[in-house]
Amino acid sequence: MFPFDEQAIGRHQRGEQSVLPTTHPSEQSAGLFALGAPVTHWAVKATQSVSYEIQLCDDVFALDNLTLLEDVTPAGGRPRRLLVVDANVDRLYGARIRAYLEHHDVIHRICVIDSGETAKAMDTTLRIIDALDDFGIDRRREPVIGVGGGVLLDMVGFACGMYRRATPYVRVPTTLIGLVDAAVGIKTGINNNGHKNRLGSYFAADRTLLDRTFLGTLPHRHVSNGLAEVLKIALIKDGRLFELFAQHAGQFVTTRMQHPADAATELLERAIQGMLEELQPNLWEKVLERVVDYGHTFSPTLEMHALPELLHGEAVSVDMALTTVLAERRGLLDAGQRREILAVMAALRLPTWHPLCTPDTLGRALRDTVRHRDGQQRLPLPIGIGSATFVNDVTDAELAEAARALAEARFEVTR
Ligand SMILES: NC(=O)c1ccc[n+]([C@@H]2O[C@H](COP(=O)([O-])OP(=O)(O)OC[C@H]3O[C@@H](n4cnc5c(N)ncnc54)[C@H](O)[C@@H]3O)[C@@H](O)[C@H]2O)c1
Ligand SMILES: O=C(CO)[C@@H](O)[C@H](O)[C@H](O)[C@H](O)COP(=O)(O)O
Ligand SMILES: [Zn+2]
Repeated sequence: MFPFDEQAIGRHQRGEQSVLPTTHPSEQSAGLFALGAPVTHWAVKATQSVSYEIQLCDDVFALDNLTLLEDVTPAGGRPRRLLVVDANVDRLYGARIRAYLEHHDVIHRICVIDSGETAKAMDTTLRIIDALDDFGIDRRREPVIGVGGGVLLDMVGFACGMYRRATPYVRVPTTLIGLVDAAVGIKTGINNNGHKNRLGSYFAADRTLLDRTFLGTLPHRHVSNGLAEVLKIALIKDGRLFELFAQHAGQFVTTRMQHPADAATELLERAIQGMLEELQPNLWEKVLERVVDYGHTFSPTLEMHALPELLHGEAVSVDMALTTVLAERRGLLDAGQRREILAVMAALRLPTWHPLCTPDTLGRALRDTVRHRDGQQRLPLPIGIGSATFVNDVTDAELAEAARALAEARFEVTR
């Protein structure tokens, strides 16, 4: 006779998840077992919902801006917060951040970490975890606040996802890649053994506050770097976004997305909207045909092999230039469109070629990506400008031909 758990009945009656012995077939669902019958297996099925907010919030550390502290529970006494802040951001904004926290009487500690792709590793992540230990964070009511670019936010998310198996965190992205991509989804991660984002998790931040004022100090190269991820969205799903690039690419970079103001705002909103349209229905990447993988077939290997020379968005740009030529040679877009795309990349001061684009490296990159995509290439290619298809039959010879054609076109741009 199987032991009967009275508490389980109570939990079940209260609608809590539990696996119950059932006495009537109608109550039996997959995996539950009838009383008395021999038990050979259980199949547990539970769903977890994820919801998080992303909101524009300019000047987040202005003394009169309470958005960041909205999650403070008054009953909890003086709020406590651990902040993890990018070293360059701390140099530029640290005094302001500290003044804000002191003004609002927040007990706080600031863990300052170097970012940049070479710092995106387990040792830096473990430093964040040490800071969580030292601060003595409460498990649920003291969300960690990450302030930095995509590297920092990927590590903060990874650390918080591991700490006590899930410690809430809030993201304040300070780079363009952070604003339009890294702080929009739920992926976290670090590089490991020379592989890009090889260790990571799907762990949503509670909130993301998008403060465009941080772009005012972002080096132009990093503005271009972020615009590569926006160009990705334009090429695979948003022709209007591409029009904005065709009209204003150079100005977006030189003014750090300040001018033309309306076009810059439209671009940011369309980029985030486009990303979320793709991410929300497939947040855990159950389906591996992902148009937002565009530009990320060869770039992970290129980025890691060129480290630290190629920024993430720059490697994505080289990947998109190569696959644009590949698409043209397959008749998916015409020579005029290829010229337009590569001209926008040049106007954005993005590379469209790298010496690492050799048949050997590209072949190796593709094979690693095939493993990442569970055995198939699932390679997004643009159809014209603004939509995409997936292919699984790119050969090494075709790759070599496309790379040769791109190299000959001398689209390399010197910054
Ligand atoms: N999780 C995701 O879904 C996702 C999506 C896209 C990209 N990413 C990751 O994002 C990373 C790239 O992000 P990134 O380009 O922001 O890198 P980053 O975090 O290294 O920041 C770039 C540089 O800008 C500096 N910086 C940051 N904010 C600044 C500011 N306001 N003013 C002046 N300098 C500032 C940083 O110190 C750093 O030197 C890659 O590792 C990529 O894998 C993740
Ligand atoms: O770089 C990232 C995510 O890391 C995004 O810009 C990109 O659109 C996609 O998420 C790609 O799938 C690359 O993601 P990843 O699996 O390499 O982390
Ligand atoms: Zn990316």
